[in-house]
Amino acid sequence: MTLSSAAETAGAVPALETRDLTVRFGGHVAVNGVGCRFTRGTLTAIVGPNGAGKTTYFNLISGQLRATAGSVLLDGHDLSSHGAAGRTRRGIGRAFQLTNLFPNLTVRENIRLAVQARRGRGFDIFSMAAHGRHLIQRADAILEQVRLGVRADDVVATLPHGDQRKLEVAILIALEPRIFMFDEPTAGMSVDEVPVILDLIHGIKSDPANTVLLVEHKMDVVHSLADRIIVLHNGYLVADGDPKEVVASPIVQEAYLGMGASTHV
Ligand SMILES: Nc1ncnc2c1ncn2[C@@H]1O[C@H](COP(=O)(O)OP(=O)(O)OP(=O)(O)O)[C@@H](O)[C@H]1O
Repeated sequence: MTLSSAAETAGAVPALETRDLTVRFGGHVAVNGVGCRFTRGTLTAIVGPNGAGKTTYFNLISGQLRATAGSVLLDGHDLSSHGAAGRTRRGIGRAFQLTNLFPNLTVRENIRLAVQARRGRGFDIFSMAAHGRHLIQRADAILEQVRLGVRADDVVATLPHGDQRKLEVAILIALEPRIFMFDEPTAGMSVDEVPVILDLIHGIKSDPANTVLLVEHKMDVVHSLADRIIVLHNGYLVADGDPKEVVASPIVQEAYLGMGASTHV
């Protein structure tokens, strides 16, 4: 039994669900009727050959793209009427590849802004000083968590690529989402930087309140983190279940081998 079907059997409302999710670009259906339930406390890896629809599926969930048909539900609530900003406020957090960083500010300033964006609303003038201290402490704790303390005062534009990727994770943590979405989080990182990111994602998924979705080509990364794999191919969800079983399944071998990408598996 897959993790998702176990949750269904128990009748639990999944943290996140897509129902018949579909998007067309002209005559091309990039994501085609994808139904999937994501359970709290689990990490699901989304894999598939190039052009399978993985990033498009992410864009539909996070609201960067509007679906042609189908829906996305967060804790059972339909998000169709909410765009990307509204979904972020409701707890869908996505690590963007360098696009949500302020390059001319320091690492610490970037994290403080994210903490402020999440926690800074609604405080009154009398509690401002204490609240401000609290925000700074929270930002400093995240700095240490992502091991960027030594870079705190560096301007983001001057950071090596790997540290910028860590900062993206820091900003995601600061936004305190319930759904964490990572799209190839170790892309472009050197071999010695990868374990830090994997540790961070592992820490995030260890919190039973969190639900993690990971798009990843590197199967060693997938195997080290995933509780479950779903496979997209030509926009369809073609396999779903335990990582070892899914990778060994004929349909997955065919999907990859058919695209000449056997080395991924
Ligand atoms: N905005 C768009 N307009 C037209 N076609 C698009 C658009 N976005 C994606 N596509 C097409 O949809 C299909 C799925 O693309 P997508 O980027 O989601 O694949 P992917 O699985 O993430 O691939 P990769 O692993 O290479 O990143 C591709 O054929 C792509 O060309």
